[in-house]
Amino acid sequence: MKPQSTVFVALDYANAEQAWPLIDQLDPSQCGLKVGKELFTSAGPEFVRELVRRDFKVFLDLKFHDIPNTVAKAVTAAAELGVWMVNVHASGGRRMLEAARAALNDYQQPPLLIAVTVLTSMDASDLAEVGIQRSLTEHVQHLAKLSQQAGLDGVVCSAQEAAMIQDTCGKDFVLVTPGIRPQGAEQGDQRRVMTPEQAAKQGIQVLVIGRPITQAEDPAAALAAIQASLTA
Ligand SMILES: O=c1ccn([C@@H]2O[C@H](COP(=O)(O)O)[C@@H](O)[C@H]2O)c(=O)[nH]1
Repeated sequence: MKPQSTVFVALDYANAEQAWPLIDQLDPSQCGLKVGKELFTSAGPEFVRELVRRDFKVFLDLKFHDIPNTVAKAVTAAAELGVWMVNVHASGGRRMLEAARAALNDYQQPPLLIAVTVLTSMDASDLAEVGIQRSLTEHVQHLAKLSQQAGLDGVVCSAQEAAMIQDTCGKDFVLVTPGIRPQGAEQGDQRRVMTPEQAAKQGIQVLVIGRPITQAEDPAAALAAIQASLTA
């Protein structure tokens, strides 16, 4: 049985040469690929185009956060690359979110437009330190609602907040959850984590998993084991 959740492998490698050996072992019908700031800065748009040419669903995780005009132009550039999903920071505000949405209006098949709520590396004390007074859960909920009102397709959040956002925004609102850690895996800098099995049971559409796969001795086998655990 194919799980409802799709695993996106976070290709957090220093350069394309380091990323290809894993990519060459992956089947685009079984997983997506996430290209973030490190690899995009090093390998550039041509690397992303090549992944798209190879039929991978690509999540361009550049988390745009800037003035509305600049973000609108950046998501347009992402759409031109043919990526499946692109993201912005919800804390850029309503006008920025609406500008990003409007920029994709003319595309027949626009990428999914997703907003980051609160980074999964942050906990309540981190949020308080940057001056947010409400609780972390309330802040995630507030930013998810704002993103939905602005017409976005979904949000990045922790799997710990999935049920709350599904109640608030409905089950069609796409949830993208990093901070996924198989039982016993190192948490690293992540603070709000959940296992892949628990996350998949909640009907989360996209599970983003990086180091538990990319730093495994056999990354393709680590991915296969995670995939198998989702249908078990
Ligand atoms: O809130 C967020 C938003 C994005 N990320 C990204 O996801 C991966 C997670 O990698 P792991 O190695 O599995 O921790 C990484 O590329 C982050 O930039 C996130 O973790 N949290």
